[in-house]
Amino acid sequence: CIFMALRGPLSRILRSKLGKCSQQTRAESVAVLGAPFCRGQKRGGVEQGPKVIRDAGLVERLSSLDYSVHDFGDLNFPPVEKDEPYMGVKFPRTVGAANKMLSGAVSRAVGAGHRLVLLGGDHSLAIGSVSGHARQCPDLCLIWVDAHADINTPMCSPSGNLHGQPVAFMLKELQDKMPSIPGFSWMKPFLSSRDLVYVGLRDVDPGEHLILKNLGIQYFTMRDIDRLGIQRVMEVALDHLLGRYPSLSE
Ligand SMILES: NC(=[NH2+])NCCC[C@H](N)C(=O)O
Repeated sequence: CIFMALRGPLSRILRSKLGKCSQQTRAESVAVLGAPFCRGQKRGGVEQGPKVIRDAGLVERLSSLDYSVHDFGDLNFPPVEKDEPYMGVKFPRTVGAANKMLSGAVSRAVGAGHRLVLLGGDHSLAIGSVSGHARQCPDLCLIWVDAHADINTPMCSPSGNLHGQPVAFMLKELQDKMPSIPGFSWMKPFLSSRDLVYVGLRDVDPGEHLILKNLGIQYFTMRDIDRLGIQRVMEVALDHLLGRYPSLSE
């Protein structure tokens, strides 16, 4: 998902789309937040992401691009005892509690005026990172750049892994398909299907495909990118999202 200010050709596209409102596309202040977490899927390793990415020089690189960088360190997720699967969903309480904490931390950082760079961690963390933004930005829209749609509901998930389900928790239109999962009572859906565009899909499950079609969600596959080019894809994606608000799309 893209939360950072867009740079280069993409930022030019965005600027031309936004016209007068574009003065703010450059983030002044970037918050870096680590979420060392892997329980959204079955393998260990991704919890080392924040350390590895920092060691590779992220903060220095961002600073050299003239951002003022505030590193908020890593969240510390307390272990959850006895976290049995629920309706096939694995580690529900652990993932729910981590995302609740993350959502609060993201909301505070965004509310303090920072542009957030979240270092994961597996993709179940999108529940907390996107919901934290939504708490501060009621008109939030989401460009999900990924091979996976990650929109399985617990009922149609082939794996039970929550990293394949975060978008299903966000969408208002899927609310009646979502059972109450332990650990997620804090989470209310906040996004409409028209607020979402996928870019780069390559590996979509049958249940996910049905959801994309039924809800009319805008998406671009890797083949679309090969065919149209990423510039055109981003233009259409942004047109779609900005078209939600006619006053901005002129
Ligand atoms: N963020 C990811 N790596 N997602 C992979 C999801 C794989 C598969 N669609 C599932 O639901 O389990």
